[in-house]
Amino acid sequence: MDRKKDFNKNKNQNQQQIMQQPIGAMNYNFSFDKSFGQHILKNPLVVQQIIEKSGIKPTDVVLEIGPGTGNLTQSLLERSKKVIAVEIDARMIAEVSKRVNKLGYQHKFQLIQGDAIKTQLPFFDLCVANTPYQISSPLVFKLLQHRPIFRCAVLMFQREFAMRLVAKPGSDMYCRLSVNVQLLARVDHLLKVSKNSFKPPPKVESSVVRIEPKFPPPPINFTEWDGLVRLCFLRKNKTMSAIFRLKQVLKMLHKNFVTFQTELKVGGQQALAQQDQQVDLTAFMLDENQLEQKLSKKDKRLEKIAAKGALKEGEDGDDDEEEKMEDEPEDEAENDPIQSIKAFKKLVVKTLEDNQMHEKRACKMEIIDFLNLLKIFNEQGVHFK
Ligand SMILES: C[S@@+](CC[C@H](N)C(=O)[O-])C[C@H]1O[C@@H](n2cnc3c(N)ncnc32)[C@H](O)[C@@H]1O
Repeated sequence: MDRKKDFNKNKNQNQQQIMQQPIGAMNYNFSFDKSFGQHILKNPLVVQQIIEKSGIKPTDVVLEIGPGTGNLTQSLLERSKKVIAVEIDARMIAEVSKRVNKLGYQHKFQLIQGDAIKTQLPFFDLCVANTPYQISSPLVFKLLQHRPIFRCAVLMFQREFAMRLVAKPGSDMYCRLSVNVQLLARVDHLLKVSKNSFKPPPKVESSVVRIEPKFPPPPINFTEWDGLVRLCFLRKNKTMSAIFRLKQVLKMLHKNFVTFQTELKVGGQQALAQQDQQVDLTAFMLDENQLEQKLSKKDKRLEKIAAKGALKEGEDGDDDEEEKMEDEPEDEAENDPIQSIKAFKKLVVKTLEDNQMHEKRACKMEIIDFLNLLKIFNEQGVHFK
């Protein structure tokens, strides 16, 4: 009994000592590695605010990505049932383990050494982290892909990334990332954090956001969704009419259309229905560099169309040049969108016009507009992957 009392007394003293220490004053006999985004949170007020905004319950299992030296970990351990932390750097692993042991919290702390993106994540209720910024995008989609769905994530990101996450239609920051994340989650900006709250200070400002996954997740085929959204954002200020009249776009969609019709004929409907059930956000997870490496030739052609300014700013895209198709159809195929790309173009344009989507622009489209666009095209057999 006395031993237990002594243990608790020591534990409380240790906790108080660590709490009273200004975080930035702690000295470590190693230098922080910028390639791992090691900017530790030295401002205890920011730690406190993150904890408050996280709404941690004593029954919660909390996932922390990149505990570093444990500044956030300590507060997470004080309020939750368990903390599972994923850390890539062995030096940080040693540091945070030492700290947790000193505090006497080792019984509710699990440390996974490795790259959070490559690690299979266990069950968690909440994810709270001052994230390494170089993995922001893949991390968000990895979390959103995780099953069972977690309650909420409170994460620190580079300010610009955070603003893109929460951007609404009409804002300059509204982009493919905003649409893909907001399809799957409610995202709110919580807190601006200055560079000086970190050691060493990063070059950019930071923000904390809350991500609450939608439950149940929308029942759509994410590969199809991603294909459509990529096209719409080739030039986000252009009309759908302009984008879907592009020769290269039409050629690609026509090829998909023909493949789809063939698959239907050979009983592929079942396979396509099954595909709809899958949750595969791999394409969303790629950041811009990885994307460049993974883009198929076809995708690269699309990127080139955008880069070359096939749709230059100010152009409405109804220009005859773009509408002209190289392959003039045979007479008998004129009305058959399988045989004739010209007939296929008519189908695409009619689908847009009949549903009043032709004048919409990605920069101002709500999630519901993208969902509607996908639905009306899919109903006509027009597919994006
Ligand atoms: C911004 S620091 C945050 C440290 C600590 N949480 C804090 O707030 O003081 C990011 C941490 O993530 C770790 N890290 C970087 N890349 C990682 C990855 N791919 N997987 C897991 N941890 C990573 C770094 O080593 C570092 O400890």
